[in-house]
Amino acid sequence: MNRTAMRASQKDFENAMNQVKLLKKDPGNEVKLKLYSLYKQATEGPCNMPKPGVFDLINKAKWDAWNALGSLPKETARQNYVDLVSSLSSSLESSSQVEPGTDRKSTGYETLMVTSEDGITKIMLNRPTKKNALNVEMYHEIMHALKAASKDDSAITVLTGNGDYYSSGNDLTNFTDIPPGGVEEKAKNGAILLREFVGCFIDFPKPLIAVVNGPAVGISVTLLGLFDAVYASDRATFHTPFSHLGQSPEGCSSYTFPKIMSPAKATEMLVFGKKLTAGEACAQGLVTEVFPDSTFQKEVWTRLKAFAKLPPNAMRISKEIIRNREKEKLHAVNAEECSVLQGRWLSDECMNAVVNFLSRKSKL
Ligand SMILES: CCCCCCCCCC/C=C/CC(=O)SCCNC(=O)CCNC(=O)[C@H](O)C(C)(C)COP(=O)(O)OP(=O)(O)OC[C@H]1O[C@@H](n2cnc3c(N)ncnc32)[C@H](O)[C@@H]1OP(=O)(O)O
Repeated sequence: MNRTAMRASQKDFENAMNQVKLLKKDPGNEVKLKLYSLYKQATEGPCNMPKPGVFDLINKAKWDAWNALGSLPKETARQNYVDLVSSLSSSLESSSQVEPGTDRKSTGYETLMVTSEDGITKIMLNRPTKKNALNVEMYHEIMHALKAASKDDSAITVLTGNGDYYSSGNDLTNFTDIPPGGVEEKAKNGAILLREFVGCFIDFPKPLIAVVNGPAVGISVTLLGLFDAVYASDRATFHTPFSHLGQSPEGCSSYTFPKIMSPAKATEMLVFGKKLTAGEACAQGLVTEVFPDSTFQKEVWTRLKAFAKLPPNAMRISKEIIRNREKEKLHAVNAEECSVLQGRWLSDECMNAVVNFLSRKSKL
């Protein structure tokens, strides 16, 4: 259908806005700026904001994009927005048709390396230059990889990191690109994403093992409470600087950590941000076993290959009986943590901490 000859109605416009939220793949900053500027032009007309300062990079880019639309009529902007979303949806749909459903191969991922051999599906976080920080795309890809692994013919699934870090946790630049609906909408969408993401770990049906190759921060630590075994290099450290970031615990850690390590030890980690060595984390029960870094990969993979030869159905059923009676509780905890965190993301404490990190004033 040639849409340029048509006029997009308010309903078309609202549908397009909803479609944008459902896009599975990040369309990239350039497209997002275009969407932002067309949205603003369609709803408010020509740019009416004072020009931001040169150091306010994100708002300056947004202002430039909106201002560049000059006196484009609101109706035309609305139509262009609808057309852009429609082209975006179909191009992203057709790319997912190339590698449909759960058959996605390792090469189909931008942020992961996924391989399956010797009865083991290995999901490797693959943003080593960013210390394997989890950006929005990586959250989606991990969910996709877990869903595929739950149905493939491997016996066990392993999560590990590429490079010197296991993961530095949530990518703090996730906070920077604000949608047309503002920070409230961003926080709401973040909470929906987080809930779905953690839910995939709660529901994962096969033995799930973490191979912690180096330091782990934030959500990459809290999730460990949902794994069936955690093997760590003696180079690894475990750190959840939530209070430093004005945030609160996630990954069901407000429930699993006090059970695993006692309420007081959980408080030291989750409230005071105490960093544990691998040995300490093992003594607290968060880590199953620690290996010298020099022999870590060899020893762990030898052990995992032996585990993967065990009868898969027996392992699945045994996991079920160990974990299932907690599942409902874990989903309720997850929902509550996400809702609390949604509020925290809007707090000055959180915003200031993120700005400090991004402007290179602090590391955690
Ligand atoms: C409302 C929005 C919601 C969005 C959706 C989110 C949904 C889920 C949220 C779940 C919440 C989880 C909470 C957490 O995970 S809290 C933990 C967050 N992580 C951190 O605070 C760590 C920050 N990073 C650091 O402190 C340091 O980088 C480091 C890990 C100690 C490593 O220091 P080092 O000196 O060795 O290395 P660099 O700092 O030079 O790092 C190399 C480059 O990598 C970038 N980097 C590293 N970690 C992150 C990160 N977490 N976020 C963004 N970027 C990161 C770093 O900036 C360097 O980049 P550069 O080379 O471009 O400068």
